[in-house]
Amino acid sequence: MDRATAEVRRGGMVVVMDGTAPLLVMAAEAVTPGTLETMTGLAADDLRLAVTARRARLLDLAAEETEVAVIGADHPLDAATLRALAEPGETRPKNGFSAESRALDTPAGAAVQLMKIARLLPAAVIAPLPTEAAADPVDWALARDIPRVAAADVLGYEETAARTLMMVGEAQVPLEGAENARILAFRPADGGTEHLAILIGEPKPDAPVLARLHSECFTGDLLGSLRCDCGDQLRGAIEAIAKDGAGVLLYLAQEGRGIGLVNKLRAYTLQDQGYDTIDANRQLGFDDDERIYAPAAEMLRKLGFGRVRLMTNNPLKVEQLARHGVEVTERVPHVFPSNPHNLRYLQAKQTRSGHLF
Ligand SMILES: Nc1nc2c(ncn2[C@@H]2O[C@H](COP(=O)(O)OP(=O)(O)OP(=O)(O)O)[C@@H](O)[C@H]2O)c(=O)[nH]1
Ligand SMILES: [Zn+2]
Repeated sequence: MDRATAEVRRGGMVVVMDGTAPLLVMAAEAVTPGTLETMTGLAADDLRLAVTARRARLLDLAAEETEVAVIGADHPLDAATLRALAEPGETRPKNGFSAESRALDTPAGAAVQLMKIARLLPAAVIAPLPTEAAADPVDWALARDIPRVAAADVLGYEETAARTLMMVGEAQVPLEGAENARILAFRPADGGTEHLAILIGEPKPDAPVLARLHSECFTGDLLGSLRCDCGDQLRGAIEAIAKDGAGVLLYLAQEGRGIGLVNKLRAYTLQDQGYDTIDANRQLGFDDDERIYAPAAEMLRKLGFGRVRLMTNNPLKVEQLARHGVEVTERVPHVFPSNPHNLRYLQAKQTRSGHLF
């Protein structure tokens, strides 16, 4: 998985296997005329573009019940066209395009999911392997130094990474407002992205623990961006936990509600054009919220905290923690004053995502 995500991020090809119809896959946002030519030379058929149902609907190319749409054209798809289909802007292509539906658990579905895991736009250029590769696709790909990945491994990646989280390092780090603090780092077995737990005081596992799940926000947490409320929520949570005596803050590597920093910047540009935070995600082809809470639940379990008093305004966090086996005995509101730059964002959270303010 690690090699496959690195390869698509740098514009290279990978083979997504599923035992029947393996696919050659490239990231739509990284294609160049040169890489398209290479892929066309290898592929058994025309190149097509796999996108999420959300993106396909904006392009007027989604059938009912689509999970993943595979877009083809009656002319070769060049780099500029592929990028235009993947990126917001010029929606609704002219004539000559059509789409077929695929289920999520197909190589095309896995190709789109691979892009999300690589924190790229969720659009993948795909093509069938040549007939000569059918007998032994692994050997064929090996001979060309193309990384291979199983569709099932891509689709199960996030859950697997969460299940295999291990504490790999820890240290005492006195924080402003919470001098008795320890940072514990958790790493998945495949060496992927690490999440952190910040233990404040000495929380007792036998009583419900005051807990905050904080999704990483480079702009808000580090730069003090006024577009969101993350900086206030982060520092506010540390102070509130210290004041209460003890608790835990999980700092989760889920920047931009799981779409990554680069896609969040793209979403901000769309918001400057008038979309709200939810519609901006959808324009990019993402769901409203791409986070999963399996890593958070696993970390809490490993720390021995089966019951929490959760500091959040987001009912989804409460529901998802419970679904992953952590009992939320109480929701503790975590609201901070708005400013002129984040007012619309906070209103959208309330009216569209059901945040409780
Ligand atoms: N995609 C996207 N992400 C954003 C935007 N603004 C902030 N974020 C991200 O949203 C996340 C906010 O996370 P949290 O504060 O943990 O969660 P929440 O859903 O707001 O719920 P609370 O627990 O009530 O704060 C961070 O990862 C931010 O980077 C935006 O406009 N678009
Ligand atoms: Zn933020």
